[in-house]
Amino acid sequence: MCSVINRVKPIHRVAALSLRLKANTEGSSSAAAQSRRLCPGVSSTVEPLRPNSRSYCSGTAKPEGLLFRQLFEMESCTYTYLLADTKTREAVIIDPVLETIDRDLNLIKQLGLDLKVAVNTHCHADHITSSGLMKKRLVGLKSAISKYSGAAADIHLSEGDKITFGKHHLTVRKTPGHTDGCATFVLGDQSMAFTGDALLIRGCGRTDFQQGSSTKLYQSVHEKILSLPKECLLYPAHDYLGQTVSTVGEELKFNPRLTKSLEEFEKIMANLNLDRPKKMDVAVPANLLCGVHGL
Ligand SMILES: N[C@@H](CCC(=O)N[C@@H](CSS)C(=O)NCC(=O)O)C(=O)O
Ligand SMILES: [Fe+2]
Repeated sequence: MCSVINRVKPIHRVAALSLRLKANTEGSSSAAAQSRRLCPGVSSTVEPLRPNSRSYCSGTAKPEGLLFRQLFEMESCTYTYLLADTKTREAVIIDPVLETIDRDLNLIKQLGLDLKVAVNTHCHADHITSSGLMKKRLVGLKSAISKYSGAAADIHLSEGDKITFGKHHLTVRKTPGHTDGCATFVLGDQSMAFTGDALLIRGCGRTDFQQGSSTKLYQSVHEKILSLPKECLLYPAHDYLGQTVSTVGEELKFNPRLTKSLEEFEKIMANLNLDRPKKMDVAVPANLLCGVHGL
């Protein structure tokens, strides 16, 4: 978990990451196992990966007056993010998961936060959002999702919309490609971005269902995410290897998919051969209804 450092300039965590990758390969006997772990971006035939370690982001800075928590749901390897204004206590939650609703609501209560918006980066295929149920349990809470997602919510977001909490805000950037309704949320000072499944650490979201398009994804990621300042911290919706945060600079150098040409990227994406998410048939219809029948 990130410690409180009231500085705006983020510190790169390349050194910590390379140490973690080294540690991950130790004790792994086969070359295949090593390459699986070192090259998540091009993994395709891999068994579901469970993190056997977590990287640690205590060196990451954040704007003054911002409370930030990165929370993890182990079954779907989903990150939920809680952001709040330390003074007004107004808060936003990004991609909350049904299974961890009690943990999240308990934390919100313990921290004395006033949760205003539960926002999803897209209509998830692998887990059910808790945003609909959260609304039933927190009076006044609003749900939000991109207007291109086709999903029900109180607020349908468009390019450039701002989600405000106290003195902070997140700006909405459309990043279609994994799904048509994918959005990335960029903190006002561009020091952090929440990329959903558009950009994963050293990878990206798959493009083989839910209106997926590798051509669109390549364009979205380059134009809307990798064009942010190099030190901008990137927080994805999932990680299957225990990685917690990246930066634009790191992904521009090391992303094994998105550093390629568009043609090569399209080929990689067409050949991932990933299994369908196990919960997809339940999760998509539920998420189209904000996770519950009726808001
Ligand atoms: N095994 C998991 C699903 C894993 C998966 O498909 N992840 C998605 C993001 S959730 S829609 C993805 O885009 N992965 C890209 C990749 O390269 O892994 C399950 O059964 O739920
Ligand atoms: Fe997804």
